[in-house]
Amino acid sequence: MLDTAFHYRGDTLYCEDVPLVDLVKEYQTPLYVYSANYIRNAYQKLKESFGGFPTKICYSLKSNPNIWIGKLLADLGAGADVTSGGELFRALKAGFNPEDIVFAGVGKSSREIVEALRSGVGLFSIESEQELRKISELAQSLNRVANISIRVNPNIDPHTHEKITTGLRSNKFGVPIEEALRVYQLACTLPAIRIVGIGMHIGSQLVNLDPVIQAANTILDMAEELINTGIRLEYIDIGGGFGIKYKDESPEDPEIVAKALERRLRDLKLKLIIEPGRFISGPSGALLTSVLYTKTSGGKKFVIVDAGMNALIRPALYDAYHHIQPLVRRDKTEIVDVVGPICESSDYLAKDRLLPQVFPTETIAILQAGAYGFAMASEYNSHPRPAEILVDGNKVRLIRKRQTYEDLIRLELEAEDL
Ligand SMILES: Cc1ncc(COP(=O)(O)O)c(C=O)c1O
Ligand SMILES: N[C@@H](CCCC[NH3+])C(=O)O
Repeated sequence: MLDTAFHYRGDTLYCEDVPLVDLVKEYQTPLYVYSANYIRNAYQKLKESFGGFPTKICYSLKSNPNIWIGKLLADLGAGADVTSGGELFRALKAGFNPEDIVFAGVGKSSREIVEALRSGVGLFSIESEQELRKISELAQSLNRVANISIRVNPNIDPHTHEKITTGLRSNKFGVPIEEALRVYQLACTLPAIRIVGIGMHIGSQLVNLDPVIQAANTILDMAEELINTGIRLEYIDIGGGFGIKYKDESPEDPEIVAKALERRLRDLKLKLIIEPGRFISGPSGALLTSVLYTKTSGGKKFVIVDAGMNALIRPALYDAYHHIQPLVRRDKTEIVDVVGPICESSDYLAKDRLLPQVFPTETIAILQAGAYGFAMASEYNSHPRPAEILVDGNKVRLIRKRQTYEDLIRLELEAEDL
């Protein structure tokens, strides 16, 4: 069974206490729907799992950057992991404490670095020597001090999809482990830089957490070496990556990471930072999309719906599986491809899938779509982006309006006015 915020009551699919058919009547489709209580519970679960020693949970905004989801987590005391000036802007609007914001990312621009310094972010996660030098220069010119940790690339295979693996030497991320000591020594000599930690993030959707534990231990070895050379460290940031169940995976419980690292963290007097995204937001959300037409071709049956790779790109990009359920349960099934309206053959949501039979005007829910769903949506083929709804018990809140055609061309018209 999927761990999801969406369940049938009788024959009707609900999010918490709200029947999804009611939301479709009021807000139309395509529509993203999220459960506030799923998000709260997932956050609390991590808090309990990592409760044995000081841990900052920095929610990874890239998985779902809606400011109201951010606010929900900021109100619970979470920090944030951001990867751009835009995400930093969102995190501050959502109410995250700047000191609890980690600014990560392999390509921070000077403008973004200045914005982060001015807003007082707690930690810059450094990914290259040149970036370190740039941050030092900019911090000095602003008369600020940048707290930094170096993201070390441990060259450990996290055994996930190759497109979301980040901890191998061949990936663009982090400073290679062989060079990390030298870059730390350099950091000690640079003005306006305060070393406070060491970090890693080896990949996303990790269902087996052994590689995380192995990589964290490698980074802890390095931390020990740094401490022995007189460099003071406060934090180890092990990144995000905790996997969720989409189909038939059995993701390991993040608690095993906490248990595995507890003793060494205590011995080294280090605080932990984790940056979970998908684990918190993924199962909280579904994409609701309505059937426009059905047709057969080449022996296949196609169900054509009003959302495609523009609204949810994961199947097109990673061949990702998302479970699909109709809003009203039906017994009769058939094998179909669920495809969107976009002019690309890779525009699909499910392929050769045994699904309950559906007909035009009926709506289906694409589950586990709360992470990297809306976040990666586009206006391709000039389809306005979907609206977003947050359900909390029986309360419903529109947290992002549906884009309009006017929204699609607004910046083009304004450009002409200049
Ligand atoms: C540096 C960093 N931290 C955290 C995350 C969040 O990852 P996930 O959503 O898999 O927890 C990512 C994305 O993979 C990342 O690049
Ligand atoms: N966007 C990816 C994950 C990449 C995580 C960001 N580093 C996904 O949908 O699974």
